[in-house]
Amino acid sequence: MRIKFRARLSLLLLALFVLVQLPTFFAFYYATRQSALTQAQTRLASGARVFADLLSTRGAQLLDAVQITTADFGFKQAVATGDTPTIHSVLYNQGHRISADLMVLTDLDGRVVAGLDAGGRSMPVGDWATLVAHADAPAAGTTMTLINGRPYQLVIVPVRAPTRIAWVGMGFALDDKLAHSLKDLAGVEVTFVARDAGGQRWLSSTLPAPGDTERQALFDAAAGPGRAAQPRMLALGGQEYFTQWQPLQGGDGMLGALLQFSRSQALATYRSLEHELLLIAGLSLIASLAGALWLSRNVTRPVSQLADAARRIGHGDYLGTVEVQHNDELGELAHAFNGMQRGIARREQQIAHAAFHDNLTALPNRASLQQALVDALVRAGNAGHTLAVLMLDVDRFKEINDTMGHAIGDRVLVEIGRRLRAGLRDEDMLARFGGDEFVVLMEGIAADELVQRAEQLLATVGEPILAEAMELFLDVSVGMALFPEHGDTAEELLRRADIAMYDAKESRSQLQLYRPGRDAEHLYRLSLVNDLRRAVPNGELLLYYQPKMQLCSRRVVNVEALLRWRHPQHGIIPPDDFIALAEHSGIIRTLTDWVLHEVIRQCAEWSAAGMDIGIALNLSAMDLGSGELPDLLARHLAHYRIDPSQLVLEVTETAVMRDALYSLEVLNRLKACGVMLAIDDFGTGYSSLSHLKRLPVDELKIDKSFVMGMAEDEDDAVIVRSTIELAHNMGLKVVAEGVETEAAMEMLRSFRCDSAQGYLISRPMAAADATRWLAAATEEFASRPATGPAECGA
Ligand SMILES: Nc1nc2c(ncn2[C@@H]2O[C@@H]3COP(=O)(O)O[C@H]4[C@@H](O)[C@H](n5cnc6c(=O)[nH]c(N)nc65)O[C@@H]4COP(=O)(O)O[C@H]3[C@H]2O)c(=O)[nH]1
Repeated sequence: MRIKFRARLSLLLLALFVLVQLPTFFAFYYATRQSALTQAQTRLASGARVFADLLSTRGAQLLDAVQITTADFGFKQAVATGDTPTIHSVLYNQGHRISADLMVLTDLDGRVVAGLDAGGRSMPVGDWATLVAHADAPAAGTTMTLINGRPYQLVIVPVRAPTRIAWVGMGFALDDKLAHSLKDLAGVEVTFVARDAGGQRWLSSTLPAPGDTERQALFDAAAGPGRAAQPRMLALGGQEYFTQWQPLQGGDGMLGALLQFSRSQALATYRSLEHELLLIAGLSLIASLAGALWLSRNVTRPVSQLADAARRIGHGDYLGTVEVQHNDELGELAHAFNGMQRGIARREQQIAHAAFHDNLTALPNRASLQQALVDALVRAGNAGHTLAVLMLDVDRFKEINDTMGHAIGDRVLVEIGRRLRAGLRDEDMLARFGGDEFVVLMEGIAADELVQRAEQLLATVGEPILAEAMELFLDVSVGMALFPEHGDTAEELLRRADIAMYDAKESRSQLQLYRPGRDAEHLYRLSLVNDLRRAVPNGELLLYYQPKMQLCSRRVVNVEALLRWRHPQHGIIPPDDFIALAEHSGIIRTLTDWVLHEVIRQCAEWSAAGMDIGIALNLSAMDLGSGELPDLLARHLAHYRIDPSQLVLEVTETAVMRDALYSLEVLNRLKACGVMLAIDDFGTGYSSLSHLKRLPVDELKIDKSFVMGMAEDEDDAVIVRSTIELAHNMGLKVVAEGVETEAAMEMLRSFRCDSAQGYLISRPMAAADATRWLAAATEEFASRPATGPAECGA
């Protein structure tokens, strides 16, 4: 491809050069040729003039000689007396003086008396009557005529004594000799051509011995059409001649001269010029070819270098540089190319680093770890040593993020990463797997040493972390899987370490080695998510109701609605097993809509049955992130026409804190519908009572973890008591959940808690059971001696 481009460029340059040079060359060539030919024609024309002058001179010579002869007294007497020897002598002497070829004496009627040739010998000259008659004409002078079929230039003058007694004529033959002398003077070929009245032809020429073909061509040229016109080209014996016809006589016969100038002779002077021109053109062509090659090489070499460099960069080699010594655009391009190469190398390094490292902690990331695990498995397989994968997840990290903000969350993650790294051996690998998950790879470690090291890591991370002047105590759950016992692929080991980590969280053991057979449980959870999507349309959800007792009056005027899922295969599933899944998969909004509608419908049903029962329902953090909930609530309330204050919406403090501002806005809009708001699971999150001051809540539910242990644990009792007091001070009602014993109930009463909820009063019941239970409880309450409003109001 590269060669092709260079060849194309060379050819193009060459073609351009030839295109420019060729017309110049041809114009010059044509002009010189034309000039040569014009010169040839000029020569021909001047030759014709010289030819005419020469004939005229010779005519004058003849006239002079004839006049001398006719004036000679002796001659006249000899003519008058018929003295033939004297006549012959005088004619010969005068003719010989001017080298005449013919001397003739005739009587007055043109009968020949004496006819001599150049040697003075008598010769037959035919009948001169016509010639003499013409000579008698007033303008008579030189005449051209054929005598015995041969052309002559003649002068005929009368002999007077004193009257005419005879005619004397002298002539020059138009022969080879004359032709050659004319050629010498005029510089053109001369051919005399003649044909008498009888059709006999004669030809005399300076051309080198013309053959029959050439002779015929010459006769044709003399006799052919347009012979008197401009010179024309005649091919003779492989040569070309400019040919011009010069007529010498009109009349019946034909006599004239063909004047010719050889074309090759005309061009001969230019031949060397032509050769020089061709030489120059040839040299220019070679020079331009060399120039084109040099130029195209000069242009394509840097381009080729750049193409090579591009290929090299394409293969990931960024080491070389493009060396183009040009101070022009190509040099600039090479410079830019080198810059681009450095930029690509730098960015590739950054991308490679970013692709395999976590931005926040700068630890290797998931991709990096997976690759390292694959490599480590090969090493472990070959060396026959063990390999441990530890999956670490920070417990309730989401709450830190939600309540304290992402900046603090990030700092906590960085600190955890730093501590973990510090607690590991150099050869161990630590990666951030995503979110609050970290993974550790340990090669060649025994199971007991592994546990010991994992516990050390837990202890390191468990040290308090200072954030915003608060000490955060973090727990980490660790799941561990070993090669080869728990798997021999990276994917399997990671999945099993993850399963173990979930088990650790659930069992709150913090540390858990993978237990064979746990995969099924994991898969079960995943399949639940799929099934959950169909739970609402399939009518698989139902609500259980758990009574809340007003402690002062011992009456049950409220229940809490608790969701249950009747799974077609697995039976009743408690909310703890699917609410988190619903939240993670985004199905929770559908569930909440269903619960809200069902609770309001149930409330309206009880109300219609004369049972004035308030119902509490649970909202998730994600519900507070939706601005549609207040509108939905308002629509249902309007539709079922229940008293909004009969409805209590329970939200956890963690849910409120996730996006405090937006949650507050949604809570205010919910509150504006007239419903009651309660904070659920109070005491388990990071917020404090002071945070609650800003919320439009009416009630606070103390988490059952404090209430259940209250009778035995002094600390829990203190927490419950102080929470109740502080909540009352803030004008909030307090509900304690998880009341399982009379002792607890008594304590709560003594703490002046407002309401209690727990198994002691009743377990959550299906709607029908709850209706019956509530009816019975109302009856029982009616039969008891009334407790005064003062007791409840105090
Ligand atoms: N050990 C013990 N437990 C008691 C006692 N009294 C009540 N409980 C249990 O404590 C939970 C109280 O509900 P929660 O704190 O709102 O905690 C609820 C609530 O956070 C969530 N949940 C239940 N229904 C819904 C719902 O419709 N929507 C949402 N978002 N969450 C729900 O599921 C959690 C668990 O609900 P449940 O399994 O029904 O468990 C209920 C109830 O059965 C007792 O004396 N001892």
